[in-house]
Amino acid sequence: MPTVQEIRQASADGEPLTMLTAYDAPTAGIVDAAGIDLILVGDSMGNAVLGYDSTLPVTVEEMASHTGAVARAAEDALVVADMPFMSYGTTDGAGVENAGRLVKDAGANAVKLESGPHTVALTERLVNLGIPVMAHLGLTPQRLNQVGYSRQGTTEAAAEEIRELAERHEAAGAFSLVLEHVPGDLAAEVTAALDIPVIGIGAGPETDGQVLVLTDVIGLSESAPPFAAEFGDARGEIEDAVTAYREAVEDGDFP
Ligand SMILES: Nc1nc(=O)c2c([nH]1)NC[C@@H]1CN(c3ccc(C(=O)N[C@@H](CCC(=O)O)C(=O)O)cc3)CN21
Ligand SMILES: CC(C)C(=O)C(=O)O
Ligand SMILES: [Mg+2]
Repeated sequence: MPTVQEIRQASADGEPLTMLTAYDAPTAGIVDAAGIDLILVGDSMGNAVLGYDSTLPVTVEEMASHTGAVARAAEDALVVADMPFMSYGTTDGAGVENAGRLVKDAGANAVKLESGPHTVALTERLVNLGIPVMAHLGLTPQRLNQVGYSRQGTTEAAAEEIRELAERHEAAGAFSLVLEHVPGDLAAEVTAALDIPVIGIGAGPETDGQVLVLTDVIGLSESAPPFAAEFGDARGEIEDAVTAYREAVEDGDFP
């Protein structure tokens, strides 16, 4: 398992960082063995595998359960767990306690918070306690009811707010920053301005790394964002296997 310092060093050496989500042991094992640098137990689990409409209903208990499965399967990748909606930012005590559950009980190596002015102090507090923090700016899907899933940072004022919050979270000790669904030129500017690695999703090619949701990448998601890409057809593979099984049983060919 690399430390966050080793992740920072790999990025400083010019290696593009790769991050994918995983939510269970078998897929985490595949992602880990394939050489992905960081595994994110994303709260996208809510819509990607738990059948919710959004990430908002996901609980700390659900995150801890699935983070445990991923952490038990990952040997080489750094495991980052998303803090779910309303598990931080309410009071610093709640944020610290819930981050502690994901690291101490579930085995995550780091946590990710959807960042804002309210997470600067919490980021510093967690880092001081020994919990590495990944910041997340641009589209922050836990603010669905305020901004939908639209591209962020498209006005100069909004871009400036993202630049400033990125700097403040780096200063607070975040080891990395996810920048989601923002214009590529803004992502390039933020990447150039920060020392910590910036990992983009729907943020163009000029960040230090890329992240996507696993079910989007393998072709299993029922719907995916416009910036996602399919590198396989898992849905088709599963349909073929399940249909072949059903036919084999019905036809008397299996067992
Ligand atoms: N499977 C999956 N992949 C993801 O990348 C992902 C999740 N789930 N769940 C959490 C968030 C939600 N994400 C999304 C979801 C939809 C759009 C999207 O369709 N955007 C359109 C419409 C914007 C609007 O609602 O106005 C766009 O054109 O930007 C973007 C990001 C990214 N994250
Ligand atoms: C899309 C990534 C960055 C995320 O936060 C998630 O999967 O929950
Ligand atoms: Mg998330």
